[in-house]
Amino acid sequence: MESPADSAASSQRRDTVKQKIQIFGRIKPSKKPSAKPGASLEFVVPKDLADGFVNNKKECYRFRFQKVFDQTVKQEEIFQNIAKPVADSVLAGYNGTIFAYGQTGSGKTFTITGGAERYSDRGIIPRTLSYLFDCFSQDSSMIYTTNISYLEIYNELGYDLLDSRREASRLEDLPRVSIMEDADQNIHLRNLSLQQAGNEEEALNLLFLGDTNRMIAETPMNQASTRSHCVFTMHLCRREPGSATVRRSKLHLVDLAGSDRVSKTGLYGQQLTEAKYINLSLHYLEQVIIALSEKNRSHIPYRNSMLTSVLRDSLGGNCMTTMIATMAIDKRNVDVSTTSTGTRLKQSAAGTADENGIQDNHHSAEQVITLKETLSQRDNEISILRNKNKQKQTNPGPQLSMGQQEAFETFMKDHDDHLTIDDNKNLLKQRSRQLTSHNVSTRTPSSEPCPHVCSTAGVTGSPPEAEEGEDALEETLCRQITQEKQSTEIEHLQLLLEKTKVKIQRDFRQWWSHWGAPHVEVTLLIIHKHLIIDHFNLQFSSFRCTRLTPSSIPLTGDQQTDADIMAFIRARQNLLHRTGNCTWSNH
Ligand SMILES: Nc1ncnc2c1ncn2[C@@H]1O[C@H](COP(=O)(O)OP(=O)(O)OP(=O)(O)O)[C@@H](O)[C@H]1O
Repeated sequence: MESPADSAASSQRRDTVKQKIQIFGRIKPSKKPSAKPGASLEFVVPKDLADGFVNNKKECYRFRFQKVFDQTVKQEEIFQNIAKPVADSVLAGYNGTIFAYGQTGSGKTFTITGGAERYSDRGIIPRTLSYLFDCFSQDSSMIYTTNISYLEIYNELGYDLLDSRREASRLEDLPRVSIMEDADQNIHLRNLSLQQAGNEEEALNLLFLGDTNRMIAETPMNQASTRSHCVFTMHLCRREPGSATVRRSKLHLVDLAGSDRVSKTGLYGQQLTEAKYINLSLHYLEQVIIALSEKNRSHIPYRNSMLTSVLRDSLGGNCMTTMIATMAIDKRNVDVSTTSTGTRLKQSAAGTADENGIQDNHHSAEQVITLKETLSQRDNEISILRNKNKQKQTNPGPQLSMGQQEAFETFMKDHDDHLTIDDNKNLLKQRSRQLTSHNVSTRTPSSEPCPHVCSTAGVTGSPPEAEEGEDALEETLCRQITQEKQSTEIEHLQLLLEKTKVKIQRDFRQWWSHWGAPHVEVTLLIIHKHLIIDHFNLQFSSFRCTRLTPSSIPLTGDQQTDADIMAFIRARQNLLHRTGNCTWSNH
């Protein structure tokens, strides 16, 4: 007999299978007046005189979308309209994919991951995680397990962004992911780690770990890692208590590389190679979606690119596939190709599909897996991990020369007081306390601040006396929540500093080869999102770094205003940290 959960799932399933590919447009805010929201978008691209006297270029382009979100749209609205329906279908047991497609700088990362300035700028990934974990906690009839993987594809090579066992300072340091196909044509991604997330916080930590790796392991030519596709995947398993049957579904959230046209960008060398790989893989993605929409099409060209191979079981068919075409509308940036790709996909999905949506790709339906199969999969995973370990032992990673290693170790040892993680942790704890008191005291309704809240030791202070009543209890709860959030922040910062250390090592080596000379005084700034988070004056009197002049560290100094510090913490709370940069400079 069908349980209520199953009947809800199957009714959702009936709705889901009728789904066609959804194509939405999103316009990035600009100084120009906002376009009106609707289902179509019209571009007028004036003929450029520089193109010559005879110019037959089209001037007016009109494109149709499911819906176009104008410049004023909020992230929450994007989540509700675009991501929530896909998340619901994943809960019902279907695979789903959301990808952001658009020119460099048009807002793909902002849409998928979010912006770093405000908490409300959280993008689709953090909001979807929050929504799904809420749903799990409300459904006591099922046991849910969530695993997360985060893959970066650069020039057709895959890299695992969630490997925390080694410190990556270059893309090549990350484990290389390769595709394997079994006899049943199922795709397996070798070396891509699946990390279990027991709750929203753990899942966000994984997102943060991946984003940090993404930023630190820069692509050879780019600072901002914008030239690769990033696929964040949630693998859901659900099972009734006591049952051996596990139901699996996946949600891919994909931040595609910028769709800039090679001819327009005037690139050469490595950048040209990157651009060609990007354009080719986007072209293959489009081809797969169009092929899926054609009735009686026997061959779908998944194998042409790594991206389509990875998304193979989550595109079209019973899967819910949604594309967001992001657009920056100013003359310089008008990207007719983004909109025309969107329209082409929409037409092919809508025009030729039958009422069941585009052709079933035979991988999309809910997968039911027995415990036995799960165990054999685990065996495979274990043997892959064993191989990985073996490889790791035989490949200890890049080495410093003996002199450089010695200099670096002395430097780290001498300055441990300032550079150790624990120290920074204490530093941050101290700041957190101050901030907590600042935060909570500014929102205390009564003019008399609560002694527990405003005390600098308040974060870990004792509970309020009974007579302080409900207000005090509420304040204590607020404080506890803030404290929990801040401990997460501290862990994030620890991770960031760990990564930064590796970067320091690399930069130190480079710097030393250029500037290493007797009696040099240098300043080391550790900069994170344009904020100086650490700051040292170092003096070298020989090859070794023999003297350190500790300087004021802005976070503990009183030069910074509360607003600065708040901005600093808020930037972290967003969980979208970009890498810490180290700057070495001569005095
Ligand atoms: N809707 C928006 N509202 C506010 N700021 C935005 C919006 N979209 C993008 N931005 C800002 O524009 C800048 C570029 O956006 P983003 O990095 O998301 O572009 P992108 O398309 O991912 O670029 P790339 O291809 O280089 O990765 C960022 O500073 C981002 O915060």
